[in-house]
Amino acid sequence: MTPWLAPIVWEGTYDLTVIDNIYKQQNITVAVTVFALGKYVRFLKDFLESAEQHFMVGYRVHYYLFTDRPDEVPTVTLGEGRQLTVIKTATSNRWQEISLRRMEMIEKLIEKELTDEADYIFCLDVDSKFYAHWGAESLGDLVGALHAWYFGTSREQFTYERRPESQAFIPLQEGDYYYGGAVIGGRLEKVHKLVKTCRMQLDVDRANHIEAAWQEESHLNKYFLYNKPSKVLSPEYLWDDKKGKPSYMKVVRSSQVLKNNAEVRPNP
Ligand SMILES: CC(=O)N[C@H]1[C@@H](OP(=O)(O)OP(=O)(O)OC[C@H]2O[C@@H](n3ccc(=O)[nH]c3=O)[C@H](O)[C@@H]2O)O[C@H](CO)[C@H](O)[C@@H]1O
Ligand SMILES: [Mn+2]
Repeated sequence: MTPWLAPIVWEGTYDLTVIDNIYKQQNITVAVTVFALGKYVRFLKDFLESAEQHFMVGYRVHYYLFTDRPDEVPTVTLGEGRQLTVIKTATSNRWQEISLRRMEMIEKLIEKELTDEADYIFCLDVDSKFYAHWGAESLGDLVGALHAWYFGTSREQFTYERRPESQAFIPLQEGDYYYGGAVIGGRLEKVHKLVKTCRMQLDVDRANHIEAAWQEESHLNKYFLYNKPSKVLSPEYLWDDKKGKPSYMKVVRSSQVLKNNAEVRPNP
């Protein structure tokens, strides 16, 4: 549990049969946003194939894939009740810009297309792969995931934005956890409020010619400080293979794939 009594989801802390009984009755649809701009299209095949094996299996899932290279989207056979919509999107010559622009794109997608289409949404990084069950135990009103690298480190070490000039500023003595930007989830309206707020804060920073240390991830951490997630996913959901496998990790559900940043990103 967090100090505000939100569950932290680890293997062994939940009964999947009970949880599935709750959500199956509600006949829910889960939207997934994933961005593959420029060379990041190469991550799509593994992302989609592994998601089909492990992510929300047995539920209706609708992937919304933003890309500037629709011709390079691999054909992946989707399970029953699962579909994929490709949204052609302009790219940018800065990876930081690509990453942070996701907030406004998700904001617009929710407003324009999702209102009557989905109940829950997960916004995920494409350079990740699923290795084990990720199911309805991850659902909640507002869901964040603990970043593999900052799990268990002290708050002063968190890479929050530390300049007061930025809207993402968090002082040294504040902060609960360091959340990863690669996993944002929850009920549609809660995530809409999150992405809209972060987008507005990003706009203010832009007008002030300041970019937070970790772009939208910094703004996400600021948002979660004042709008606590109702459920927190353990690093099982946001692992990094570079970290090996410590004993507290009984299962790796999703992990960041190794990538050569210099080779895949449009800029250093
Ligand atoms: C594990 C984790 O929490 N990762 C976060 C971290 O670095 P990462 O190193 O994970 O960032 P990244 O390079 O994966 O970029 C984030 C995402 O933007 C998309 N993309 C990026 C570049 C590009 O050329 N094409 C493209 O499609 C793609 O969906 C990618 O997954 O910090 C970023 C912001 O600085 C984001 O918050 C990431 O979610
Ligand atoms: Mn990533």
